[in-house]
Amino acid sequence: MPSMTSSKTSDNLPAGTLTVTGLHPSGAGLSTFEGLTVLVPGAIPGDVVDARWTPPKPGGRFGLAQSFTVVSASPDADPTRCPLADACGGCPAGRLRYEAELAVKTRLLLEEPLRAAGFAVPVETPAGQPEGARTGFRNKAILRPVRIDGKLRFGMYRARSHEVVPAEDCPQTPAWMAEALRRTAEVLTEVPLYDEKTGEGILRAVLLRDGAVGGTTDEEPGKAARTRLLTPVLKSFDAVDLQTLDAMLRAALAGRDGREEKEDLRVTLIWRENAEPGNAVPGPGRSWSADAVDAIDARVMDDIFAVGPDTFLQVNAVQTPVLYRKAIDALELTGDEDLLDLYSGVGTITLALARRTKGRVLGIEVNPKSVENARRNAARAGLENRTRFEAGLVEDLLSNLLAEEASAGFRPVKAVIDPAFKGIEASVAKALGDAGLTRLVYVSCNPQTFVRDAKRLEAAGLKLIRVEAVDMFLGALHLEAVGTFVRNG
Ligand SMILES: C[S@@+](CC[C@H](N)C(=O)[O-])C[C@H]1O[C@@H](n2cnc3c(N)ncnc32)[C@H](O)[C@@H]1O
Repeated sequence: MPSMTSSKTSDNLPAGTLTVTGLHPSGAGLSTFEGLTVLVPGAIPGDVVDARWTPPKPGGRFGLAQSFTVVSASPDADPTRCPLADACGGCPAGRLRYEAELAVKTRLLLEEPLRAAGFAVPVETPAGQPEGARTGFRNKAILRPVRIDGKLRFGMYRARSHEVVPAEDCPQTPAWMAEALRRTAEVLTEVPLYDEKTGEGILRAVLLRDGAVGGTTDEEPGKAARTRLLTPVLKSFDAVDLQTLDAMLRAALAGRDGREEKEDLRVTLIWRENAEPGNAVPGPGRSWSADAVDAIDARVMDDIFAVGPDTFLQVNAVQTPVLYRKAIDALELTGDEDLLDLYSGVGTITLALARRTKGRVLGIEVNPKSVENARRNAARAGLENRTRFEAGLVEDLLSNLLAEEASAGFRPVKAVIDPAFKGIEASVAKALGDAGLTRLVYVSCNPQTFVRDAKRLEAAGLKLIRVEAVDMFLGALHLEAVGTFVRNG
């Protein structure tokens, strides 16, 4: 249904009734008004809204709704999904029924870009995260401080803004995180909040991790497993009495700070100093922990991984094994191949592969701390003799390492690659084509770079035969793709 009415508002902005028919990759609802595409952030397909919008900027294509009221809500809306959905910008698709969200994401993020690039591979709508496991599944949360009525709270950015809206009770994170944030707010209440614009202030963010979501970690005899991490990020350690704050926060997290009996949340505290501009969390800088720990334990499938505030780890603990199993199944292992795991992080996929082959697995990862942890993890799993982890850029190391390892009899025939958002360099696609692989599985978090890289891999002799999707980010316009490539001919 097209637009129905047209007028100008008192602020002279065009206004009218819009029917939202799709989603833009930014997460905004898409509608058309007299031939003009108008983005309506916060609206979902099927909504009919009264909106006022700013016209396209010179050279731009889209009008942008500045405000809207819902005339009739989408039949695909699920108002029960998240109590924070209207305010918090974390989940632009979080107002949709989950099944509708999956269908929209599959079409928008994978089917259409692949078809537009000339790939004829079918993409199935993923089964999605099982009902009953759609809350408390995220193992990581990053929240920013905000003062509301004089009280310190923690939250997320409102959609398309840097205004922080309280979100301690995000349904996607485990309940202890909300309680830990409340106790942290009480202890840090006097610490001045950092202002991104001026660079003034001290408290920048809090990062939380839970290595036990989706599984349990073994406890070493006589020593409780550390699975919960809280990292307050400060602009400067010297601007506060860090030892005193640390002692107070530990006591609060352990439930030992008042007359009232409280649960011991068993949280490991690692502080981070980050004086850089920008809003990266935890961002660069030194860490400090009173008992000199730098990581917690996280279980992923059969192994335990040391992860710190900076280490990459898939955040959806329920879907990560689903994703990894799809990638492993797509390799069609015979059980004795040498393998590559590129962009290997702390070695989660590497160790899963090493458990399924008698051959050796080579992992390459740029973050030296992750590589150090990967080696630690392999040793803990007894797999250090069949894995090798090298720190550096894949584009710098791959060809030389393959040549070096070939002289030691290492002949990888299959590879998993799981690059970051920016995908792989053209030189890596070429090197993979030249490496004599029979099969390559590309795990991608960014459909745009996946499509670009798929073309490069095809030019290098590896043909895309299948794309599967796994939903790792409920409510977000994001799908993880698992692409299988085989040697042409
Ligand atoms: C999406 S993560 C995947 C990590 C791991 N496979 C997992 O599932 O946890 C991508 C990883 O690639 C690393 N990385 C990014 N660019 C890289 C590059 N050019 N060379 C090597 N590693 C890189 C990042 O540090 C990150 O650990």
